[in-house]
Amino acid sequence: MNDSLEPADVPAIAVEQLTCGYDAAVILRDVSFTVRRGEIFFIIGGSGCGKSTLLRHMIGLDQPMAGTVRFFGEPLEADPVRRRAVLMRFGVLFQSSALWSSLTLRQNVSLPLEEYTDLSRRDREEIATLKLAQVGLTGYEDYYPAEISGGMKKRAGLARALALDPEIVFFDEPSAGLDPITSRKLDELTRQVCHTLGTTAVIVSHELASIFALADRVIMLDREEKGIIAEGPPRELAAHSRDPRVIEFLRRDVEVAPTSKH
Ligand SMILES: Nc1ncnc2c1ncn2[C@@H]1O[C@H](COP(=O)(O)OP(=O)(O)OP(=O)(O)O)[C@@H](O)[C@H]1O
Repeated sequence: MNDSLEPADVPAIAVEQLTCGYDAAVILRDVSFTVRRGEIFFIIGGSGCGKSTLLRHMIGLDQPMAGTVRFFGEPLEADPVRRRAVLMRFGVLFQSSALWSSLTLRQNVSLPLEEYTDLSRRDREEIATLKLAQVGLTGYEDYYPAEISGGMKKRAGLARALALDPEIVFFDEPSAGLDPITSRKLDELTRQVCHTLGTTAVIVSHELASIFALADRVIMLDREEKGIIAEGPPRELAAHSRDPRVIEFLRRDVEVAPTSKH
């Protein structure tokens, strides 16, 4: 209802002085950053630095110890009706794809439509079929997750994340468990879908190939620092950062050519 009133420069996501963790253990302290509309934004960093923790707090699965997460200017912890309206604007793809094994792909993709819309069953199934086509799974609508490959499961998970035409999609380690070729295909599909639909994407990953292929900008987290140690386009960081932790991470096993070399 308010969509048309949102100024274009309100970021898709604003994380403001977020402190989060588990019980008394602080994992991230006083973290702030914004994600612009339409960008592909990566949260990167070594194992255990808090990438998944940050993602879980961003999507409201866990409550922060302090700070606020805003979507299009609207804080997530608003009243239930407003919260639902905000949640409808994003889709999530978890590491495991989280498909229901007892449901066909079409039924899996229909689920968010059943939960969040009043569409008839026929319309839901039609949309699900379209979403599956968008990720190259035409012909597999009536298959069960156990009958398809890991890469296809990820694509089905992507179709489900896109079911409600979300403005933001969140991915937690999308290429986990995939071979490099399948992983590259998933990257290409993600980029194509996000750019075509103008979707903002927030992706947790430590896969260098995906980071360099997809990310407009990244934030890099550090376990000891309990926060962000670098922010920017990954090639720029790889080429110009003076922080040994950033250099070590981003130049791990690839030679990164600077984007502009004279
Ligand atoms: N549910 C939990 N309860 C307590 N501690 C947790 C929980 N989940 C994660 N942690 C701790 O929080 C820290 C950050 O974990 P997190 O999974 O967010 O890191 P990550 O950067 O996503 O790591 P990885 O790349 O290995 O998946 C770790 O020390 C982890 O042990």
